[in-house]
Amino acid sequence: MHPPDADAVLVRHGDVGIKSRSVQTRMEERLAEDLRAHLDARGIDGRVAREYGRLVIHASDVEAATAAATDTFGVVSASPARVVDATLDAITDALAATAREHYHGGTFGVDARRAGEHDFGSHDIGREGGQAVWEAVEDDFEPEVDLDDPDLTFGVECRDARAFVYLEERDGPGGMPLGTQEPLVALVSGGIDSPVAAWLAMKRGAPVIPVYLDLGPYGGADHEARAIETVRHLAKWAPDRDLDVRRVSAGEAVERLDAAVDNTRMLSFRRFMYRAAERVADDVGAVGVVTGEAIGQKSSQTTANMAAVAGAIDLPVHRPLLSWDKQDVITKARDLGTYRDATMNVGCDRLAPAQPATAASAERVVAAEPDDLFELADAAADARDIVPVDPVEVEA
Ligand SMILES: Nc1ncnc2c1ncn2[C@@H]1O[C@H](COP(=O)(O)OP(=O)(O)OP(=O)(O)O)[C@@H](O)[C@H]1O
Repeated sequence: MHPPDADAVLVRHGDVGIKSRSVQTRMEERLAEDLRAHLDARGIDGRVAREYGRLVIHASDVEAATAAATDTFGVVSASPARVVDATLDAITDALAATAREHYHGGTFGVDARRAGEHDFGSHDIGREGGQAVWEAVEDDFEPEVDLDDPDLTFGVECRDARAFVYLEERDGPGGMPLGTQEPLVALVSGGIDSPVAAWLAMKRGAPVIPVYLDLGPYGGADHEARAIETVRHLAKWAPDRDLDVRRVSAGEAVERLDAAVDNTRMLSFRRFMYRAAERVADDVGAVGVVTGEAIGQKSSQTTANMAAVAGAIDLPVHRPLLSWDKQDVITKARDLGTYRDATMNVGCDRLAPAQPATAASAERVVAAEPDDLFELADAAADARDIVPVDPVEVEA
């Protein structure tokens, strides 16, 4: 829903606003670039400008441009809006026209904000704007004002020489503009958690380079296909980024671990995985590794076992889902479109020993594993190939 003759999208950010002025400017420029990339990827004609202390997209298809904005990291909300001169006459005219088109009875309110030099205040906008709405519809309806919880809210944001009139504030993902952090390698399996973890890292501004470990006979085509499919959904959020999957063959390592290591096998596999990820990270200039691990989710993810594999690599391992409950991860995965039937017994589950250790020590893990585990990981990482990933189509 938008005012007649809407020609812009008012974009609001959140955490960027608490930075110092110079950092904020740099991040807003980044956000503007990201918005342009989303518009381009969807073939939307629009011009992104930093003006009047806000980011504004000037576009004729404001619905499509708003949808692009609310899929952009760093955006807290976006409103398809009509831009008018910052005068009470222009604002009330736009409100009256909007009311004639969109008010169909019920309660209404005018929510006005103002920044800059004007000879009126936000209260004046509220009062005169409310009056204009009332007069525009009173012949056909019995309008009622409710400022606390109206059925229809007329938003006005008056900033310096321009005012934006709108009806909706649509939620974006929040977070920070993508590219305001150094990149991370994301270990993405065919499971539920890792795509959500990767998305959360992206949401905080870190581009990710997806790494998938092909587990050979322990994985299978369906496992890999699922991993690639989830990355296609992530790619939608990062249109100007390389999200091609770096595929590392781990079949040989997995077979050797299966044959040689008993109840600390999964922990040695973790160490192998981290090491391979670190090797890729060093190559692509990433500064950390993201996983979908959460405390207690599996025996390999007890706090004790996380301690046992800590220090396996020099780079930090980021676990955005550390404290999340499974149901919350599933809800988020459904939201992102990355949720798939996870009842399939694939991947690491096939490698797990019957009695996995739940509180191993680092020494015990290292003592039980092949001496050349890290050389194997390095060689596998160096021999990786690339699976090209096309972003999923965005629904119009
Ligand atoms: N085959 C793999 N390729 C890449 N990363 C993997 C792979 N298997 C596991 N991981 C990483 O290790 C984390 C924990 O492993 P776990 O065994 O819990 O994964 P999963 O249950 O198969 O998948 P998910 O955690 O995505 O639901 C994953 O979240 C992922 O980051």
